[in-house]
Amino acid sequence: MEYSLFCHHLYALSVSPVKKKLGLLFVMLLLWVYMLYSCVGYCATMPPSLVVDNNNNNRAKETDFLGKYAEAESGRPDLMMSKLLSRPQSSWTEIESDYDEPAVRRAPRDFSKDEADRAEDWDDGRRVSSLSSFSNGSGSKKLPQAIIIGVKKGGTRALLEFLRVHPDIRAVGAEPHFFDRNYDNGMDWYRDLMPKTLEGQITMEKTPSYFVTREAPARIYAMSRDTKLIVVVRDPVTRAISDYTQTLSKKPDIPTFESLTFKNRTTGLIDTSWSAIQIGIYAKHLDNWLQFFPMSQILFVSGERLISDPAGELGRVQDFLGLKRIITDKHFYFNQTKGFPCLKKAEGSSKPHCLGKTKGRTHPNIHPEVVQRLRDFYRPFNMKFYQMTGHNFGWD
Ligand SMILES: Nc1ncnc2c1ncn2[C@@H]1O[C@H](COP(=O)(O)OS(=O)(=O)O)[C@@H](OP(=O)(O)O)[C@H]1O
Repeated sequence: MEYSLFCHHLYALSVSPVKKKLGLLFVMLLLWVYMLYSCVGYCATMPPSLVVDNNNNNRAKETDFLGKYAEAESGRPDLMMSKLLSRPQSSWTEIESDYDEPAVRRAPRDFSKDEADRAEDWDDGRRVSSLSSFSNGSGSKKLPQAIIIGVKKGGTRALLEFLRVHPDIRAVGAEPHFFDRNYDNGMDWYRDLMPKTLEGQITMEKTPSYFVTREAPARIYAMSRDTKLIVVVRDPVTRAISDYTQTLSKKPDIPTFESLTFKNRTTGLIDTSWSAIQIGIYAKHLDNWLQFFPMSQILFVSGERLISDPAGELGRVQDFLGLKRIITDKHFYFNQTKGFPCLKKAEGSSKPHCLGKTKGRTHPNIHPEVVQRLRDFYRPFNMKFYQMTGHNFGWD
C-alpha cells in the first residue's frame, strides 16, 4: 500500500514540470545542508592556533610562533602536522624543553644543557608546571615585576621553588627564555605565560641565561625600568664543574673537563670561549646590567648560603621584594640523604619536598692542579665583583 503511494507520487512528479522543479530544489537544499554540516564539523576539529583571526593580535602571534615550530620540523612534515594538531594549551614548555641552552650566545664551544631537566626538578617526578600550581581563576596576568636572571647552576631553581611558598608570589615554573630566545614572540606572548595574580601579588619568572645575554638588560629595561633583578651567584669554579656535570650527564662522550678548560694545557692558558668558564666572569656580565639598572635594583643571593642557611637568604629576598618575611626557618628541614635543605611543605602540597635528582648531582673529580689554575684565573674577577656588589662571597 505504502509502496504504491510512493510510486504514485513519483509518477506525479515526473509528469508535472512545476513539481519537477520543486523536487529539484528540495534535493539541492538537502545537498547544501549536508555540505554546511560537514564544514562545521571540520572547522570544529581544527586547533584554535590554526584559525587566523586578523582582529586578534594574540592569535596572529600564536600562529607566528607555530610557524617557527613548523620550520624547525620542516624535514618531517608528518611530525610537524601531528605536533601542530596535538599541541596542548601550554605547548611552549614542551618547545622549550627541546631547546639547547646557549649559555653564552654564539660561544663556539658551548656544550648545551638539556632543559628536560625541568621535568625532573622535583624528587617525585612532578613536572614543573608552566603555571603556578595554585590558580583560583581570579586576578589577571601581569608582566613580571621581579626576575631571577641568573646564574646558571647557581641554585636558581631552589630559590624560585622556595619563593613560591610565599602567598604574595606567583611564578612561572618553567623558564620562559623570553629576553634571550623568544623575544620576537612579543610581550603579549610573554604575559600570557604568567600565572594570574591578585592585587599586591608579585609575578616572577626565572631564566638563568639572561645574566649572560647581551641584549637582556635593555629589553628588560624597555619592559619596565622598575623590574627587580635577582642573581644567585656561586663560586665560579664549582659552578663551571656543575655546568660540565650537567652536560656530561646528557652527553657522556664529551671531552674531559680538564681538556675543555685549557686552550693550551702546557702554557695553562684558559679557554674563555667555553661557556662553562665564561659564565663565571660575573664582574664582566654585571657591567652590562649596570648600564641600565642601578645596583640597588639588583639583589645578589649567595648560592652557598642558600644551601647552608636558606631561611637567611630567603629573608633578604623577601625584604628586597618588599614582602612580609613569611618564609622562615620553619619551612625548611635538612634532608640527610639528599644533602640539601628541602621544603617541609611545597607550594600546593602538604608533603615534604626536595628538588629532584638533576639538582645536587655528584661532580666528577677534577685534578687539583686544574682547580687551582681556575681559582687563580677567577680571583681578579671575583675581587672586582666583590667591589662592585659591596659583598665578599668568600670564594677565595
Ligand atoms: N635545596 C637545594 N636542593 C638541590 N640543589 C640545590 C639546593 N640549593 C641549591 N642547590 C644547587 O642548585 C644547583 C642547580 O642550580 P640551578 O637550579 O640554578 O640550575 S639550572 O641553571 O636551573 O640548571 C645544584 O647544583 P649541583 O649540585 O651541581 O647539581 C645545587 O648545588
